Amino acid sequence: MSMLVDLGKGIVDAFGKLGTNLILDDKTIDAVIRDVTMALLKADVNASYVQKLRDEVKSQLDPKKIAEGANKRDLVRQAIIQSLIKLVDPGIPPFQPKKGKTNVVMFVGLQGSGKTTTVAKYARYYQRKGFKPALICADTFRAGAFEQLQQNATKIKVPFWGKKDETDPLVIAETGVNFMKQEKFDLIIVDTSGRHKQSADLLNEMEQVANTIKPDDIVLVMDSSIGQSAYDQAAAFRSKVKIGSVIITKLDGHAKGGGALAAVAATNSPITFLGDGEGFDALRVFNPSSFISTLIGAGDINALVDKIEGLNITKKAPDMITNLVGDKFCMKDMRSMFEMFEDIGPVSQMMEMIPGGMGRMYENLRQQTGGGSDEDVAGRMRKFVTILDSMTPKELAMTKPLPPERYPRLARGSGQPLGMVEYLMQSFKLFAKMGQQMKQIMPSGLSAEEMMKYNPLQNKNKLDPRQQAAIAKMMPPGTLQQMGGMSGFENLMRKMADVEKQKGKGG
Ligand SMILES: Nc1nc2c(ncn2[C@@H]2O[C@H](COP(=O)(O)OP(=O)(O)OP(=O)(O)O)[C@@H](O)[C@H]2O)c(=O)[nH]1
Repeated sequence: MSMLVDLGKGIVDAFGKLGTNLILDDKTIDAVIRDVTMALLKADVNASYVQKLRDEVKSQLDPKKIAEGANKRDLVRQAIIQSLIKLVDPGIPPFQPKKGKTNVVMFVGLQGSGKTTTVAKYARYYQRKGFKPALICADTFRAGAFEQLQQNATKIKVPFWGKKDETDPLVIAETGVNFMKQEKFDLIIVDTSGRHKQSADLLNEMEQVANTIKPDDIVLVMDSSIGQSAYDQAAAFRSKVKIGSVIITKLDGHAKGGGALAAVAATNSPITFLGDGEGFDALRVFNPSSFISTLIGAGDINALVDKIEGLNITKKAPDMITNLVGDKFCMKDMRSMFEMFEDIGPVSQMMEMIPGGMGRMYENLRQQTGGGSDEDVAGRMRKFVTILDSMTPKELAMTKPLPPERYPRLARGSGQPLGMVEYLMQSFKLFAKMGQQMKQIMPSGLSAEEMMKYNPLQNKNKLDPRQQAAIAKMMPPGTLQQMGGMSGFENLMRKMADVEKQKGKGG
């Protein structure tokens, strides 16, 4: 879903504006809604639709409706996410072919939308589910359409009907459907002509075919790259026949894609599948809420990768990472680490960027180092830095916690309670331990720069057992389980690797 990454990122950036202040004022909320709106418009989502979304979010955030003490920040996020889901979900259950019954499904769409390819994908999908599909080529307009469908049908081993010399699509559709019914095929799929533009001819022909074969479902196939005009095109099809489902194709391309999503609004029919490749298996079941969460998740990962790159850690603290992994982590490195945390920004914002279980891992880490609100965590880090600043150069170079007899002096020198000094030493041990586990995950001999960029799943698909063991040790108890086990963790790493690869390509 490469093309929608920008949209996801735009939304995540907008969420970032929600900030962490205790008070969330209307001006901030307006700015966030405006940014989400801009991101949608940039992705070619129809303007009237964006306006609707905006009104809806605002009405959900009506102060009269908000319970006292509710977390407004969460409410804003939730309201926006719910409205995005609504954008792609008309709330109508899609047609599902039923086994043991004859199901006739007619495919319509513009020429080049990917209709013929999608017909084959669809047949294969249901063939795998135990249906007996058959294909009918009622496209009498495009030269070569017959051969193309025939080739596809042969490849996926699905019976095929068509007549090369017959010019009347009504005749083909009718005889074809009747023949396949007699032969007891339970999923009869009819491919109809696509035309260059929305022509009255095409639409009339389509209407006649539909009236003749009376399909159980009419599927509109739309190319994701058609942008703003998607809405009008879908509406034109809808004005002639009852579109029951929409399939959006070529989501693997570089188009903005948001326009095609608005087809839902124009036809008031659910999107059932997404096509994301030329192969016959490149068809994915569409689910509105998981689509939106993936969209935002992809944006999150992108933002996270950006953020880490922007930190410039290897320039600011060239030895910190190499020392951490190389048994040489010292007090001074710990100070650099706190500075890095400060650059990263509030803990909760960082957590929101890390999808799913990874956010929980960060939360656990926060609990381990004392927990509390963003302000608590930031305040504690500032105190740690004050203590570190009262150390002598010799102490700063130490790679072990300082001996307890020095604690009172550090407490006095920094104006912090003794407990805080003890706490700092505990945290130091935790960091040093983490470094040892990181060492198990990475190959040896990497430069700091390479370590920062290192993703164990950049060039392979699975972690090796040693890496798995190290990650299991590094995670607080229970966390890995929450992330969906090792495979959940691998999944996240793979997504990050994808984002990095794409960035490498410059797009
Ligand atoms: N990358 C990518 N290409 C696709 C996808 N779906 C279809 N295509 C390609 O798009 C091109 C056009 O697809 P067709 O299936 O021939 O288009 P059509 O809409 O049936 O065209 P007509 O029969 O003229 O109406 C072909 O090269 C397909 O391989 C997809 O999801 N991703």
